[in-house]
Amino acid sequence: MLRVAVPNKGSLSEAATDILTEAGYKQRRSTKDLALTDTANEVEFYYLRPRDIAVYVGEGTLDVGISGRDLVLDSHADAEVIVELGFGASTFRFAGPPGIADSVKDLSGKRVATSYAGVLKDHLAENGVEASVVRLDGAVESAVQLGVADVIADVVETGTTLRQAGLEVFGDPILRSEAVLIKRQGVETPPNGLDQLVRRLQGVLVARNYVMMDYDIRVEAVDAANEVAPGLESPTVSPLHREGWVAVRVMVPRAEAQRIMDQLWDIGARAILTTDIHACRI
Ligand SMILES: Nc1ncnc2c1ncn2[C@@H]1O[C@H](COP(=O)(O)OP(=O)(O)OP(=O)(O)O)[C@@H](O)[C@H]1O
Ligand SMILES: O=P(O)(O)OC[C@H]1O[C@H](OP(=O)(O)OP(=O)(O)O)[C@H](O)[C@@H]1O
Ligand SMILES: [Mg+2]
Repeated sequence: MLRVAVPNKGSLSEAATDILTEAGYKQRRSTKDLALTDTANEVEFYYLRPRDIAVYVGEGTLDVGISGRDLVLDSHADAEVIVELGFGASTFRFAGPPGIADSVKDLSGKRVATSYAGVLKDHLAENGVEASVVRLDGAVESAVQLGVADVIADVVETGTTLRQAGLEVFGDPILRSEAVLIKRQGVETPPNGLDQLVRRLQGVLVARNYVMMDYDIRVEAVDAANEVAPGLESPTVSPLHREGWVAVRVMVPRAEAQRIMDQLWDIGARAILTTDIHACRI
């Protein structure tokens, strides 16, 4: 059976369970459940802290897992990304009292508090900066006010927590993160069921990110329309009863659907419809 690690708590937990449910896998009923076997799909799910998931997968105890790119890098685990899952996006940034620093280069000799000591130490080393790293479990924003650090390096999503602590970001983002499916580095033969899991997750991502667009257009305008909406591979063009007209069916990115409908209209397309995709295999 394929053994899959899923975040049990925190920012990634609900969205990870949602994407697996959408992909047709059984998920736990209670947040207290530690494991669940989906016998129909021959998958065992283990609910673990996402920071630990990188370690379990890196050591080969579990086949694959969902974690954050930042947590995987922080753990220095032997794990590699197979699928970017498009949720749990965040940036990892420096912040401090206004004016304290403009970039990482200004941090020599300073104390930097973080929950991501691995990522921070790597970044300081890459920039040749010697600073002391204060490792905290959470509520890192309070470290400056409470006097244990001069600046912090932490996950920023909306920036609300930083503002409340009177801190401002400075320097370039250290890292951009999102939820990822990981496997152990260098495993040649994929475990049974992994191909299916990956295809299903990719199917959910396409269904989330694309819509199906149908429209009618005069034959001579099809090439121009295909430039506007080329689809993933090639649009389907079917004859219409009305002489000189065809029906076109094509997938377009959900975020661009309205702009594409306007452009298709301008080149003569009519009866333009978009519909959601529920599931797919590309
Ligand atoms: N607002 C956010 N706060 C924290 N982590 C976030 C946020 N948005 C996305 N993430 C991502 O979620 C992962 C951290 O999840 P994790 O469960 O370890 O911490 P958490 O959500 O802060 O939960 P807790 O504080 O209860 O431990 C990282 O990959 C991080 O980039
Ligand atoms: O930019 P924002 O939208 O404010 O989100 C970022 C904050 O959220 C997380 O904290 P969390 O609530 O997980 O508490 P913690 O610091 O104890 O982990 C993270 O560590 C930041 O502090
Ligand atoms: Mg947290």
